[in-house]
Amino acid sequence: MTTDTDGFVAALRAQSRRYHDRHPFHVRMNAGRLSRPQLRGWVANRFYYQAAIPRKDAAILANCPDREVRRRWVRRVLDHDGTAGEEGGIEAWLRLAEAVGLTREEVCDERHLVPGVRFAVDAYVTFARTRPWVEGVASSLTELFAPDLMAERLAAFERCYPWIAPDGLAYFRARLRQAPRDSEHALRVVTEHCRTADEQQRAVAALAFKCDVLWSVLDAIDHAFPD
Ligand SMILES: O=C(O)c1cc(C(=O)O)c2c(n1)C(=O)C(=O)c1cc(C(=O)O)[nH]c1-2
Repeated sequence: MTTDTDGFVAALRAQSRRYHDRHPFHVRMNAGRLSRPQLRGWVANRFYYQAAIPRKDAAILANCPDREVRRRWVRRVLDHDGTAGEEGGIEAWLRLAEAVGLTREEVCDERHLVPGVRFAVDAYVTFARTRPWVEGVASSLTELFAPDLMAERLAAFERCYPWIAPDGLAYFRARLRQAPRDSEHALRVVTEHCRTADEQQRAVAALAFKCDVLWSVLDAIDHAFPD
């Protein structure tokens, strides 16, 4: 039994060492060294992740018996799927796709999707479906690390890839606001529900698993779109 919340939070934050901001593909992206076909390949493949996120969050909702958590968590589904008058993240990602020169059709029909990305993303959805709901929440905590990467990416895109229309970057601007808000809530839920050493270890393992998902996505993209 442990109530060492500070140590637990530190162990979660330490997983930032495995975050995909350090992946060579992201390093080259933010240094302005990706070609147009490589950026298009990344956008088309990441669409599969974006489209899976609300299904992943709906799986967590379905497994969660806590009404308060569900009330807050359902917002994530709507942030991506949109509502009347609010386009949502999936639509914003499709606009990014158009801004880099892809058609909606070629993104939605998955013709550019590489097998490794499909496997990694499907593994994330399956994790949320099959593991205890708190582990699903813990696996979303990569978003603790996302805002720095997102801010760096926005600056890099504006500086290094001026051929991408600024309107196409609206997705990242929205995430700068949503990710800190969402991860703060997820961290509160995880620290409230994971009290024993075993529960805390499983939450850290869930976050490590998610870092591996994101890393595998980039490995597969990197391999499929070489220099
Ligand atoms: O581009 C990125 O680097 C990045 C990373 C992550 C992440 O860290 O999981 C997410 C996103 N983007 C993102 O756009 C997003 O909507 C999102 C949802 C989640 C999640 O696990 O619930 N992660 C992320």
